[in-house]
Amino acid sequence: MSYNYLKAAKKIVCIGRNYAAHIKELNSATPKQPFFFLKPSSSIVTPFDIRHKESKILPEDSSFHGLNEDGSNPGPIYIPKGVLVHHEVELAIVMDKYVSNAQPGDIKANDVFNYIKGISLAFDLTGRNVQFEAKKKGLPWSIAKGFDTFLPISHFIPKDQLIQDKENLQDAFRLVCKVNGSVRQDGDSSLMLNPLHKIIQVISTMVSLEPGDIILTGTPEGVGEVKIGDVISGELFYNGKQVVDMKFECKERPGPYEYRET
Ligand SMILES: O=C([O-])CC(=O)C(=O)O
Ligand SMILES: [Mg+2]
Repeated sequence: MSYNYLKAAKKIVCIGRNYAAHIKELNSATPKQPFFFLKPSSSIVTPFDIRHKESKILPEDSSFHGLNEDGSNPGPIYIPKGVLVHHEVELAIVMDKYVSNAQPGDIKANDVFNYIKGISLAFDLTGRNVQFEAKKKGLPWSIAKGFDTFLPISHFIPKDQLIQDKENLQDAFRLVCKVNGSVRQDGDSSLMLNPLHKIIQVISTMVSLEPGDIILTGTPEGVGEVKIGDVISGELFYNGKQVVDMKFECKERPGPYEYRET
């Protein structure tokens, strides 16, 4: 189980509103063009895995102290005081190629395999009340999406493990999120409104993609709250076979922050 890939991510680009049923459940509008936002690499947290017991655990003050030498950053999810934290389980793709200004049609669906190093599973944790206020007032989403530990992410799955379906990666994945053992989200990557090849092409027309960059591809329906004391798990299936099963505990974020209206 390797987390080394996380050290190479110069940016983490997240697509919003990429599944119709999720757009509906939040009463959002379907974007006319794909839109995205960024998450800071300091929001990365990795599952606590006994195979990584040599690694340091996130310090109790919850600020980010950098990734371990092996790329991991095992620890709990920290819920900031007064923040309604929603889980959003998402397929993450990891870029292998530099891509800039790709034209529509330059990247075909069956090219995706050639553009990526591999994949992983992530949660795009969201302070929904913080985001709601930002949407209403036209403020950025950076805080809502970027608190420390708001990017729980799995080990890396290199693309040589995806060879069986390399012509059609789009339909090969199923994502599941459970909270305290109950299924909250269960969606197929085939339901994305903007498919993987279009996501790469469109982002590259505005922001150049570099090897190692991570793209989160949007969440299927079923988002909901995670609270202090909850255990959240994310599972990823490739052609029906489980390739990720990760768990995180939720704790209160220590420190002075408490959500207040801007
Ligand atoms: O916060 C949102 O609803 C937008 C988003 O990240 C997603 O659709 O995955
Ligand atoms: Mg999301």
